[in-house]
Amino acid sequence: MIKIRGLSYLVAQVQNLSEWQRYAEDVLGMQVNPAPGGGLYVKMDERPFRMLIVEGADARYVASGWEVADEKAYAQALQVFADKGVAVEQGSAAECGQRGVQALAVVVDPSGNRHELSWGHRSDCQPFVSPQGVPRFVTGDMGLGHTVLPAPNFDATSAFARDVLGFEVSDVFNFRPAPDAPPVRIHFLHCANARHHSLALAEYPVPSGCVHAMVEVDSMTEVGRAHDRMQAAGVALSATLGQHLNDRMTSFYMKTPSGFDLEYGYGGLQVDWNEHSTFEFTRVSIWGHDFSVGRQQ
Ligand SMILES: Cc1ccc(O)c(O)c1CC[C@@H]1C(=O)CC[C@]2(C)C(=O)CC[C@@H]12
Ligand SMILES: [Fe+2]
Repeated sequence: MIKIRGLSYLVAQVQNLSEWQRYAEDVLGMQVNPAPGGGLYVKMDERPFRMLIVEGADARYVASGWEVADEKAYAQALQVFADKGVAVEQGSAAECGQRGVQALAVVVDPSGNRHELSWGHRSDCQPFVSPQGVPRFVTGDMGLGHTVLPAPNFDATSAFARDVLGFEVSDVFNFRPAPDAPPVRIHFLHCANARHHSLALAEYPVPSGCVHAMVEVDSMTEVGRAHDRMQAAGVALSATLGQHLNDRMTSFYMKTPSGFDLEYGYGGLQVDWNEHSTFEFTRVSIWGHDFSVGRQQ
């Protein structure tokens, strides 16, 4: 069984890197440095980067980077891929260097999402110093946050996430886009950490390759300050402030330069999985989170 420790990094693409530089520094309050081999490192904790932004022909999400504990866990993961007949592409030396990992295995799920499994992240443990005075993002053992990926081929993709990658279901939501429309499934999945979900799968296609990624700060004040910076920078709001029912996160959603959304939140549940029972929840949020503001644009 593969035991993923957390969402280590994400890779996104944009036509013009300066857009992401401005967005990361001015809106997210993160640090930006040149990445080895090209692109930008977006830094939000003591690691050199948690988002790798590369230049390319179109704006889109490229990959989710998952980490396992060590070389042994990595070898076990390769064995699982081999046993299950999953095609694996080994990351090149250049790719490993750019991501700062010892080894990289790339697999593609049945909905076409690219997952990069690695061990041994490289770090000089330079402290995070936010250009906007954000004291801290909640990362560490819980990874950078969560990512929600399109899964139009839902059953096969969910099976891949659980039976190959080793995720477990936290809870499930049957979303009704309209009162009389058929529900689409959104399943929330956790790995070997306390974050309520590191991955969610949504049963519909998304052109940018990602529904949203989420980062978490450690105070409500910082969510409000980020909301102010979003407005000042003219970044589009995708959903108003609200609090989710399942993980209790208070957050808002906005566009990124790569075409997917970013959820900026505070106060997500940390779960003891020995005490948890999977459930179906029936409302997106306890309060707020008007997603119609995003669809109007
Ligand atoms: C329902 C929910 C619980 C916890 C989360 O962290 C979270 O992001 C969500 C929302 C999931 C979902 C989305 O991201 C795309 C737009 C969706 C489909 C909606 O319009 C409502 C639910 C939203
Ligand atoms: Fe989310």
